[in-house]
Amino acid sequence: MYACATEGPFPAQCVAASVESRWPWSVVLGRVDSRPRPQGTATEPDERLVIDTSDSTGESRSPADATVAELGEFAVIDRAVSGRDQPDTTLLGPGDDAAVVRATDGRVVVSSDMLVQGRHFRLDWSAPEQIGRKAVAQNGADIASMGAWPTAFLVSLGCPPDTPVAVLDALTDGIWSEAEGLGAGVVGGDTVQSDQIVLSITVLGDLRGRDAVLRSTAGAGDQVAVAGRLGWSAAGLAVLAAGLDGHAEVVAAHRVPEPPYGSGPVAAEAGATSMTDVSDGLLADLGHICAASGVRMDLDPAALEPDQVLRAAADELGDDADAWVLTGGEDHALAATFPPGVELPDGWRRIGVVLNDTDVRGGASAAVGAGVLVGGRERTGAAGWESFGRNRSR
Ligand SMILES: Nc1ncnc2c1ncn2[C@@H]1O[C@H](COP(=O)(O)OP(=O)(O)OP(=O)(O)O)[C@@H](O)[C@H]1O
Ligand SMILES: Cc1ncc(C[n+]2csc(CCOP(=O)(O)O)c2C)c(N)n1
Ligand SMILES: [Mg+2]
Repeated sequence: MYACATEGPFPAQCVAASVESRWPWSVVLGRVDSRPRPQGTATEPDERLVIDTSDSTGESRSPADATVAELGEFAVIDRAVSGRDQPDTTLLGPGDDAAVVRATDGRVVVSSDMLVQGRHFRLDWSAPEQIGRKAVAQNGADIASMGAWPTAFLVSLGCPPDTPVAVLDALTDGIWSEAEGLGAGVVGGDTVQSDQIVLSITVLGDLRGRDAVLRSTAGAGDQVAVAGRLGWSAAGLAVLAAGLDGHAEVVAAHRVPEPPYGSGPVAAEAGATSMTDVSDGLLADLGHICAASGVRMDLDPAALEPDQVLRAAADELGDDADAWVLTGGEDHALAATFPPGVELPDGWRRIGVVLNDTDVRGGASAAVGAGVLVGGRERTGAAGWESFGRNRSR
């Protein structure tokens, strides 16, 4: 299905063979009618969309072989939303000016995160389907880290006009399949032209009657624990950046993180006192908890030993597996604090303790990662990823 072009904006595995060449044929949009359907649940692909994709020889081509500009905004949107299932919480899905989503407990958890081509993904490193999954996963992890379940996603997409429709189809498939795996709907979004692919996702979540678990409520003496993988995404990124073959597990982890979504609500139920997801790096993200809660933590190096998979990649690259565990972002593991003496729920492992300090200076002005000690010591160097480069580790 995918051809390996080496140049142009859609290289390698991302370009459908049929869109590799220029267009010898014309795509003529006949009648495009994307009126909203009375709906909320499944819709069928729009049969009213008539596309004449025959070339001069009369040979017929699929719309998937066109570019976004050739198909047009509304046909592109129609391809992204038609024929998809919605969960019961979606009362009105895509098609109107806004969606309507059921919020049973009277509150909605809401968050958003974006992926920018070149900055967060490369089309020669990840297939569009993987990028779609990753965008949904990182948003779903933010909801899990509040102790909630994702219910609905809104997908705002910017892309260049020459983006192959096949790329958007695959991106859409990734988005919908990750959302579906969470029992959540894709209920709307926006599609605009931009110089590169930008994917901004907003997620809604349901606390199911529980209080949200905040960053600001860790207490002295609490246990520090994590659920999920640490350092795998950073290792995968390093493997891709070095152009190394092999190490498929970490490369896969970089392309599509697997946040332990269910561990968020489970932690909330077990009485977690604070929680966050690890997007920028363990030290950086625990540092946000320290700053918000006005506490310091001490992590146990023995509990943060890189596993064999990381060691193998680090050995071959001459890289630092400890740094991947401590400062590597994008695994979207969950990190939380639990009261002393509470038995950690399944999936959680203890990695340290909140110190019994008093008078700890926190707040937004604290340096990233400040307050997080490893083996009793402040670690030097970057604590994780920062969007505008300060303290950036890679
Ligand atoms: N431009 C903005 N306007 C309003 N609030 C913002 C803006 N950017 C970020 N925030 C808010 O600031 C807080 C921290 O944002 P940040 O993006 O660091 O967290 P995150 O999404 O959990 O991490 P990451 O983006 O690394 O996954 C969040 O509450 C977020 O909603
Ligand atoms: C091509 C490419 N280069 C570098 C990275 C690494 N990276 C980008 S953003 C981020 C953390 C979260 O950032 P944000 O706060 O912007 O969400 C990390 C670790 C990548 N994924 N792809
Ligand atoms: Mg964010």
